[in-house]
Amino acid sequence: MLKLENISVRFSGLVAVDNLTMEVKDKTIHSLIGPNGAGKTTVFNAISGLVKHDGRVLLDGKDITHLPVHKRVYHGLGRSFQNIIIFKYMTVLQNLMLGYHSKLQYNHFDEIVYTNRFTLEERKARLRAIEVADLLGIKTILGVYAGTLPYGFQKLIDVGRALMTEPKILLLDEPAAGLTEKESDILKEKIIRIRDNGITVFLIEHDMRMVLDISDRITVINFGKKIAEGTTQDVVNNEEVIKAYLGTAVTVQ
Ligand SMILES: Nc1ncnc2c1ncn2[C@@H]1O[C@H](COP(=O)(O)OP(=O)(O)OP(=O)(O)O)[C@@H](O)[C@H]1O
Repeated sequence: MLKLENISVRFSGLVAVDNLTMEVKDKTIHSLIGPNGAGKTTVFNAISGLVKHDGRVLLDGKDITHLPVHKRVYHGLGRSFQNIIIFKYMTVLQNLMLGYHSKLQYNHFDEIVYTNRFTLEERKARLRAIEVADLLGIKTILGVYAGTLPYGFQKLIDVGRALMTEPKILLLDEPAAGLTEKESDILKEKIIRIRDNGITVFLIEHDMRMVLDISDRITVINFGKKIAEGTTQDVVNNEEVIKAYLGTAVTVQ
C-alpha cells in the first residue's frame, strides 16, 4: 500500500532520515517508533510532501514522490499532526467539515451566489462528517462547540478531520500525547476501528502500551536509520531496540 524506497532527508549537515526503505501493508496498523529526534516526523513529512528528500514514495503502486501536498491527499493520504489545531468557537461538525476542504468542487463564485454546486458540495461534506463522527463515536456531540470539550475529544476531532477526505492511509503523529490513560484507551479502540473499516494506519507514538496493543507491525528507527522491523514480539526482543529505545525488555501479552 505505502512503499518508501531509499528515503533520505538532509538538513544542512544533519542526516535526519538515512536511506530508509520500508513498506506499510494494506489495512494494517503499522507503527514507527524510535528515540526523540530519530527522524520519525521527518519521515511523515517526506511522505506528505512537506520536505525535500531523495528516494521514492509509492502509494498503491503510484509514484507520488513529486506530487504537491494537496494532490497526495487526492490520492488517498490523510494526516494528523503532532500539535492539534481545533477551532474552539466552531462546532464539532464545522471543525470536521473543514477537513473536506481539499475535496470541495466549488469556487468563490459558487459560494457567494450560493449555486446548486455549492449546496450539493456542502451536503456531501456534511454527510461525510456524520459518517466520520459515527465511526469515531462522536455523533452525539456534533453540535457542541469544540472548545468546551475535554482534550481527548479534541484529539478525536483532529483525527476525524484527517478522515474527512476518505484516505486510504492515515498518518497519525503521536495521537496519544497529552492524553490520560483512559483517553488513550478510548483512542486505541478508535484506531482499531479505523483499521477495521479498511483504512491503513501509519502511527508514530511514544506510548508503548498503545503501540504494543494495537500494532500489526512495527518499524524502529534510530538516527534516521532502520534498526528493526517486524511484529511486536520481534521488536521488543530485539537487542538493538532495547539498547537504543526500550531500555528494558517489554513483555507482550
Ligand atoms: N526543519 C528542520 N530543520 C533542521 N533540522 C530539523 C528540521 N526538522 C527536524 N530536524 C532535525 O531532524 C532530526 C529528526 O527530527 P524529527 O522531528 O523527525 O524526529 P522525531 O523522531 O520525530 O522526534 P520526536 O520523537 O522528538 O518527535 C532532529 O535532529 C531534528 O532536530
